[in-house]
Amino acid sequence: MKAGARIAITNACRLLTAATFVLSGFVKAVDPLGTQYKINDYLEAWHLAQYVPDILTLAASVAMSAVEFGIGICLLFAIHRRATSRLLLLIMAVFTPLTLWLAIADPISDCGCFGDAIKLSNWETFWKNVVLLAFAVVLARRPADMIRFISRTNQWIVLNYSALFILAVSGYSLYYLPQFDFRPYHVGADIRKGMEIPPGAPQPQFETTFILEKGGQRKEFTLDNYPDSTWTFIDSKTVQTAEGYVPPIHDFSITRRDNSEDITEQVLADSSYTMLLVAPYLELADDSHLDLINQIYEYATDNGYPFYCLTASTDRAIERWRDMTGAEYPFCSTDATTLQTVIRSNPGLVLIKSGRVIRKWSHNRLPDEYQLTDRLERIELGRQPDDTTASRVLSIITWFVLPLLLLTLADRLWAWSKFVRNKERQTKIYKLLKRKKMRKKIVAGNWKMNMNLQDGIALAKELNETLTAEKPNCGVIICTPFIHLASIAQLLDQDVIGLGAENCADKEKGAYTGEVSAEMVKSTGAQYVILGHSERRGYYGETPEILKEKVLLALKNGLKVIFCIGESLEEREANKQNEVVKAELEGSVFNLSAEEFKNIIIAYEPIWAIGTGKTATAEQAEEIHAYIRSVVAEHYGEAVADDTTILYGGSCKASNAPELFAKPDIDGGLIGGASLKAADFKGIIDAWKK
Ligand SMILES: O=C[C@H](O)COP(=O)(O)O
Repeated sequence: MKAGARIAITNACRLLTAATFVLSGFVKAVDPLGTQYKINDYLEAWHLAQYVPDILTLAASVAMSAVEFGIGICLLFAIHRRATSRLLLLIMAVFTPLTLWLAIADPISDCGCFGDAIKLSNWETFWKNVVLLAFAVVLARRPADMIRFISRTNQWIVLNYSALFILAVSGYSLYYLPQFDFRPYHVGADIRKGMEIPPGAPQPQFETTFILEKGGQRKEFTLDNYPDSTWTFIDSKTVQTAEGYVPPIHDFSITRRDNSEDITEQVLADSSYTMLLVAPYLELADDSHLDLINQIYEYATDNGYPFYCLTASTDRAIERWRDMTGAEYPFCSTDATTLQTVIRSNPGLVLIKSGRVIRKWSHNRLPDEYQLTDRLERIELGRQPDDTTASRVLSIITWFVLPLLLLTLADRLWAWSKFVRNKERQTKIYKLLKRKKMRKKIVAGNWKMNMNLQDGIALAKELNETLTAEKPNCGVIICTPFIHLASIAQLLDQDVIGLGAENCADKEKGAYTGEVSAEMVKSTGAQYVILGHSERRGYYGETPEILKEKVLLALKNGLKVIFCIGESLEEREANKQNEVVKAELEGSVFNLSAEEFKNIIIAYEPIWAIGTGKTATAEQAEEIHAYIRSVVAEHYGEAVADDTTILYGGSCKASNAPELFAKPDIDGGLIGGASLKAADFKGIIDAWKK
């Protein structure tokens, strides 16, 4: 299968599963008590109900909705893709066989996976789970194909916000009432209509079988083939062959406890208001608002509104309630499950008029004297509340969907700009590295005033042997005192190791006692000369003008120049390093033509790092190398700048060379102390192999 199709299928599975889990988690969170009742149904089916306390089943209900919602959100945003898909597979692997058992054994009629919002039969639930299991297998096989809607750094915001949201939904529903009421007793519902069986609705079908006997032989008959009177009737069996239409409300009845009168019709037909205090089990009812309940009863009596307490409690429990609360209102019997369906609060108050549910209040939000200021006909409480389902959906969108949507948009924008920035950076680095690849890389040693002739020759020999045996990945130069040059030139393989002097005179020839001219250097067999070293500038007063002359003479005599520049510590501290190096270049080499300049190798050596053990960091060095190259580019153009080798010098060692040389504008090093031992010098040369 093509990658595109595979990714599309994985993401379709992921989004469908996410939608299912978000919906099932949300509808459960909206009605934690309903989910708890369903858990109790399961426990009863398994004969375990008496072992599990209510608080545990309630906690399980809240946890279950949060986990389902969380998995849905994780799938939706592709958060922790591997872990989420594995957890999903585990859940589906457990629940699919469980729902198969439910479908076959049928211990309860509705599994409750979507609360009261969507009712599925047990077989429908099983097939739904088979599909989800198949999706879970797809996701677990290819979790990385799920496209992220949020970057990893911001996933925690989505997770925590979603967790807070879903727990807040559960908390609100428990404390007050479910924000969305999917039951047949919702506000606005006409109870009598809910009880109606529409004309033509299917009736339940029964079949009766008769067992009769004749001459010692027993046989079964139906009404269709009922035999003559010679047969003797023995027994009959009646079985239901088809279910009839069951109205949404089929077990609502109100029977007075005092006289056993069924007042259902009377209550539902009353065109005025009736207040129903609903308390499925008075022994379990919350008793923190008893005074308020009595006040509401007084209000009802004063205004002529019937007030009943509907309960499934025993007479004893009713008596206890009366004693405890001083209740004077009449008590009526109604089925406990029905009462739990009417309102998710024990006790809760329901206001009905002409059989229609006008309002519902949990015991935590009962109306008080400040609200019940007049007859219900004249105050807002007597009308259905204005907040519609649409307005409640809107508030969910405002508080949950919108913030996450904005976060996702901001995150995607940020990720996109980061991607673009990275791409630009990578392109820049790639270009720099490509250019660097084409430049000559050099490691040059500057022996300074070290080594007598014999030691110098020995070192040069050792280096020559080592580097001819194992070819270096860069150009290698050793710059020695004048006295070594001629001898070393003889023994070096100059295809592998170049030879250079550390200085030359600023005069061509003549009566300059003690000086060595560029021509003399060249005549030894050397090809390079170091000029402008900070030690020459500092100790021997070499000015830019003198250096300019030396450079010209060196080039004239066919020598390549390693031209040193670099700032002092004070200049670095004053942030003048760029100014200093630019002035040094302008003062001594920028007078050259572009063609001549090709024979210049620049060595940047911060004076504060020379022989001090203090190296410039790779970043510091790269920054100024890039600047030097830009200055060369300004003067000679990009092409010349790209070809100019710029070395770093100053406490460069085998340990820091790889990091320095990895920078795009650092093309090697000019090495002092570490060039005096073959192994140390080789260690730096080998940095180009890393
Ligand atoms: O020419 C070489 C530089 O002065 C660096 O010397 P160094 O490596 O001993 O710090």
